Amino acid sequence: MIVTASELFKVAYGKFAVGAYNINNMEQTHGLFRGGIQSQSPFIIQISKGARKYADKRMLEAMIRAAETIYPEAVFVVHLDHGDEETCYDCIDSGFYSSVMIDASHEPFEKNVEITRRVVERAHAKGVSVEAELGMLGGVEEDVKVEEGHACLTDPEQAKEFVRLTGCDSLACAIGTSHGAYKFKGKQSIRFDVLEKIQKNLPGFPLVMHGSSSVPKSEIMRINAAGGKLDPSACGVDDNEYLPAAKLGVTKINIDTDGRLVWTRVHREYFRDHPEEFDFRGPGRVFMTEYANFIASRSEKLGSANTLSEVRNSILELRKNKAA
Ligand SMILES: O=C(CO)COP(=O)(O)O
Ligand SMILES: O=C[C@H](O)COP(=O)(O)O
Ligand SMILES: [Zn+2]
Ligand SMILES: [Zn+2]
Repeated sequence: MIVTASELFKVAYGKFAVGAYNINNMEQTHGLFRGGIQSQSPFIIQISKGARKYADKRMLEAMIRAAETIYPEAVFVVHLDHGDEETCYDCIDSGFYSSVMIDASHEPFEKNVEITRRVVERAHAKGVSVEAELGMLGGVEEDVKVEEGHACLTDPEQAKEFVRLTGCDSLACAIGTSHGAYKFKGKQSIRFDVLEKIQKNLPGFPLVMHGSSSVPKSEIMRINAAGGKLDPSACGVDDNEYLPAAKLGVTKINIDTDGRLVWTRVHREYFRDHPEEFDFRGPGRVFMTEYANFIASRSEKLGSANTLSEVRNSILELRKNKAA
């Protein structure tokens, strides 16, 4: 069942967060759906501009529609990750996406408001949810690289004003995390002090945390032991901080890098251990199982495990009340 982010966040708010995972191919799609069901958790499928180009947007849509019939129990959002205005309109008009992110956070405040406002109008006319962004994460994001020192945390006062002016449904905040495998130096972690202030200014309003991969040391070590050359200083978010963030209003937690690490580890180890092999279905099968297990482990950390029937029933109830 495809649901909007707003529907899902109404059920999740303050209790748990929902994992948002980027998909680019068939193996990730199977793994994600299996992991969601295995852990009895809803999930958010994220499609980036890069993924739409890599796989072709029509291939991604067909694959997800197929997965919907293969795994009828799944409850999920189809979401555009880091969209520009044009891509948002393409997704809204497709009738397939139930949520889009307009990321105009690299623009000055007024321009960000203006662009987001336009997207919200077009999206809401079609019942599509809108995530917007204020503040700038460090690291690489789509084709934009934010240099160290240029990242800026979300201003809690501006956040309130931004939501009021734009009418967006959720807000991606920069609270210390960054995209990719090299997030923190030393002991730094999520800026809970900033998050608390944002929640105080926007009580009940769904917040989104990008750059939330945990980058397990064990994955980095296994990849390197199997021929990889990842910087051993790679470091991510402490996954024990997901649930405390959820209690402070974070309803969506974006995880992409960790899935790439699972893929890389599985394939490197597989070909190291089976040097005679050239059938890609061997590692593909292992990856689907490992990715499903990984997703299930995230559901546990996010607090979304075993919420599936409650989420489905609550959303069906919401829809019934809305129609009445
Ligand atoms: O925020 C993300 C996608 O929008 C992904 O973040 P990671 O790089 O931490 O997985
Ligand atoms: O924030 C970016 C996501 O990790 C998606 O990455 P991508 O643009 O390489 O598909
Ligand atoms: Zn951004
Ligand atoms: Zn992101």
